[in-house]
Amino acid sequence: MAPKQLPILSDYDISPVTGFLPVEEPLQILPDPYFAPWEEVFQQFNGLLLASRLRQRAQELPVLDASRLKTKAEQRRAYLILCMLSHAYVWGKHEVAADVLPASLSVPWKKVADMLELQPVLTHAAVVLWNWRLLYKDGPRDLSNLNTLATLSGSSDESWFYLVTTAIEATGAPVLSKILNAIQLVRDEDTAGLVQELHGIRGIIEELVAVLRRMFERCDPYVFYWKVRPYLAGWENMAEAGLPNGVKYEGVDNGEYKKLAGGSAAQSSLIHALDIAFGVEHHPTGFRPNKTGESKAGSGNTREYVNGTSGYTSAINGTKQTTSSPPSNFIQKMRFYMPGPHRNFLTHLTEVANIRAFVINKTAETENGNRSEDVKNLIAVFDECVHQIKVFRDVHIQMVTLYIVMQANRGPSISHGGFAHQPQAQTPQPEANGDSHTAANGNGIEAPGSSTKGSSILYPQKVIFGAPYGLAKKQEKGNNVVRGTGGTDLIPFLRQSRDETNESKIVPAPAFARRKSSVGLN
Ligand code: HEM
Repeated sequence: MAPKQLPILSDYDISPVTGFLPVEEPLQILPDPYFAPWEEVFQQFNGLLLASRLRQRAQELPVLDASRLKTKAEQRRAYLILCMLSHAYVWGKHEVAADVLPASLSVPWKKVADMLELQPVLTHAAVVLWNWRLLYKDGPRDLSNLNTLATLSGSSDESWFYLVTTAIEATGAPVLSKILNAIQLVRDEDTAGLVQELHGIRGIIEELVAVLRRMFERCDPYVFYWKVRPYLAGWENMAEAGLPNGVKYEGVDNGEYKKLAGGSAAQSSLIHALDIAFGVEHHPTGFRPNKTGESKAGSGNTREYVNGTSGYTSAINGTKQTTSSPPSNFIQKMRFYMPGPHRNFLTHLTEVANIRAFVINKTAETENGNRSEDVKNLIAVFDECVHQIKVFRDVHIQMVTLYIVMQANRGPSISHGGFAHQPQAQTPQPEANGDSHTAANGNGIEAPGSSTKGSSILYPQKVIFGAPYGLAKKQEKGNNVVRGTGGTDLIPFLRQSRDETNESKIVPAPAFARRKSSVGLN
């Protein structure tokens, strides 16, 4: 049977030059005057939010018909506006979280999200892919020439946070064609050509790491944690922040409550594409393929667990559990929050990815000492590519430690941290959630203003919740659970993701890792 055709980037709304970013700059205003009411509120929504007047103003908006948005560019602009207005509406400024979104926001938001095959919640696509402009039209798409269209906090730190990520998308764009070339070279059995292509890919991933490190330059961790991140939150697992049922979208799906995760660069299709290309597999936190079920060299992407009925073990709450099938993983779940065409591209890429399997086969064939220089070079450069993805994740863990964990431990410099406490009557119980895991090192993260370990460190509004002015909600004694988005335990989740990357090397020798790694974590 002929192998499946390789994906054509343009079929999936992807450019060989700009990658997942649109080729044209995102619109700065909707051209149809019909949408002027949205643009007017959007123009001053930071001020309205600060004055606690955004909710009233949003309720007064007419319910506009999103089907009048003609082009993709218009739909993306509308989606950005509605994401920002809706998240500002729900989380408020020193206001109790609102669990009902008025029809003026919810109806068009759902409609435009459907048009883009996205969810009606703030996503990486909204704030990173479609939220930038060039300072000089003929200049590069890098940090010397980018600005944002909007921020939730009105701060330059938030702009920088988005722009570093936009610049990563731009820097990584050429890698997509190179991955497809590499897959074709495998099909052609052209080892020397593949080695060359992989060298190019390695160089691009190194550049991604360099851009990622620039986050520290102009995004202040305090501002990020206390002023920006709370607004990026969605309404899944948000009981402790006052949204036990999620958010009710008035006039949508019979007004049912929806629980949706918030924005995260874990929704970046670029990083998913790299994982797929190099056969990096992720498992739910605490779940690892067990020894007897070690991967077989199949496609290099779909590992089989030979011990089918007892293939996965986990250590949830310290108790070993065995399941027969891989439970869904947070990273995989994030595809639900990508634009449809990008998500479909990743599915297609998974079906054709063959690089890792090829390298594994070449390694096995030449195990008896007859390894050619080409094969030696192939193994080395493949592992260098994977190593750079691992270094990316090392730096990212460092970043999360500074921007989230350390800020949560220090607490806000004003006791309420910008959040109102929920009225006692609304006090919900933490959601029973099979996803929550015990912190691997046993260290619950100290909640700000509290002597009680265990509150969520991801979203300050959860930490502040339930007690007036800075006293964190008490948790059960001895409960060391630290939950993040999707119920995952933050640092163990990220470390596992990094370790799974390292394990995808053909020769995951620690000596190699130590020699190459430039960040000393763990
Ligand atoms: C201040 C900077 C950043 C912080 C505080 C941060 C925080 C986080 C957090 C808390 C998670 C866990 C999942 C979630 O709750 O969303 C996560 C996951 C992730 N983030 Fe970031 N992030 C930052 C910057 C970036 C950037 C610039 C990228 C580049 C694309 C990125 C890519 C990812 C990816 C791919 C994941 C999924 C986990 C993995 O693949 O290892 N992050 N990030």
